[in-house]
Amino acid sequence: MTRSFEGVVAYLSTQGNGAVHLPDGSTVYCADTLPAETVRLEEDAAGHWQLADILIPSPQRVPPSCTLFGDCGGCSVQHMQPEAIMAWKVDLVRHALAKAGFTDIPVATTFQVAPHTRRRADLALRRVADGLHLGLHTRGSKIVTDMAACPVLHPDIERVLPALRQVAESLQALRKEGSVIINLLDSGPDILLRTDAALTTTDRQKLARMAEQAGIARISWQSLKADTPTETAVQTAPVYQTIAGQRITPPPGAFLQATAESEQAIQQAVLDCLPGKLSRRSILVELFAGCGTLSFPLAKHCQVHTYESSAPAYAAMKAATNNTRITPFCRDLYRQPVLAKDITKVDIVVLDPPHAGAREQMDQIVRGLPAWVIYVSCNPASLAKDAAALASAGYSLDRLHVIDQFLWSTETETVCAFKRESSRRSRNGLSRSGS
Ligand SMILES: C[S@@+](CC[C@H](N)C(=O)[O-])C[C@H]1O[C@@H](n2cnc3c(N)ncnc32)[C@H](O)[C@@H]1O
Repeated sequence: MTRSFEGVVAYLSTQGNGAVHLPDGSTVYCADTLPAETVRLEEDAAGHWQLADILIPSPQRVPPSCTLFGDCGGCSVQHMQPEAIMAWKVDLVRHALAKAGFTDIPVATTFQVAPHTRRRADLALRRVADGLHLGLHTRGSKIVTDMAACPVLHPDIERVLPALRQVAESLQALRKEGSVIINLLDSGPDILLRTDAALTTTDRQKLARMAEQAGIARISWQSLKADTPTETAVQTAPVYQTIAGQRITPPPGAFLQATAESEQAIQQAVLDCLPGKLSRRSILVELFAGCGTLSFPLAKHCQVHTYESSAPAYAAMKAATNNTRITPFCRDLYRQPVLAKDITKVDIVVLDPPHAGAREQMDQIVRGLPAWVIYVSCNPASLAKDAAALASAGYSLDRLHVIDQFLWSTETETVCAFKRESSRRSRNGLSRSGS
């Protein structure tokens, strides 16, 4: 006979799954449930407990906006009210910071993006028996969930999908699989196509026709094999993006913050974290700078020395730094972190590392002891580790902003200002005005 168990969801895990404690002390994590819901679990033939029914739903439960919710791996919490999602993400950040040793921190601001605003889509392409699948991977699987529409994506990206699907299906370069990044820039959608075989002349002609008809300024191509250069397959018009008044040409597939609105919220949060009394000659070191999303706004307040490992991103920023106070460097900070002896010379370090965090660089930061460390994080788990190093070095947490820029996902963006008052005095005596 099948065993069943009725219980209450205790909390939502970092992966967005509801935790149900069993009488034997073990915990079952159930997707698509919410805290405080009463659920019924059943044990399957393999002895695994599965969600069978939601007996008492949470008042925070809402109907998902997308028919693919549950299959598509892009969204985890579309069944939860947006306000509740924001509160959950703030809790995840607080929990991560508490693990690092920082407690009772008020949140200065929160920001949550709206549906239909995502301006960067990274989609998989897979040939299947009856055609082509274009979309995100199915939850917990390598299968691609085919999608024609997505309530997360900006309509200008959605509009490109039918033409993209049609042309991708006909490409000889797409034998079995590929991927496509669509970046919505000020100049319109910018496409980077990756395939498992090289483009033929006919493929290039088809892409050129599509670019012309769909009003796409540039389509670039790259082999799916790791570390191969990108090539321009077709360019019909200039490609550009404006950051704090500077026009840059991002490289194909460039990193972009998820939406224009969240980019602005992150920029504002970083500026809010700056101490007062900055002079235009003050030097700030910015690590993991990308194409300059933070560098150009920061350079309105002080001199900025930027470090970034991607040569194309570095080149895109460098080409736009005339008449700014930015000095860019191209450097792999995991292999060659900026050393403590150089960090000692500046008062402020801003860093925005990838998902894995910045362990090698943190070792140097906590030896260089700048007065301020402004940390932009997309992953509370790596933030917890890097912030623990700052706590051990005597930093306090001065400011915290939480940004939910990946709607309905488990991702959370955080901007934190850490400050250290003792041992090394700030040469400029920098403090936040009023603090
Ligand atoms: C989260 S993005 C932030 C970019 C930029 N701050 C922005 O807002 O657009 C992280 C950046 O770190 C860069 N990066 C990744 N690994 C790196 C490394 N080992 N050394 C230096 N930069 C790296 C990536 O190329 C990317 O531009």
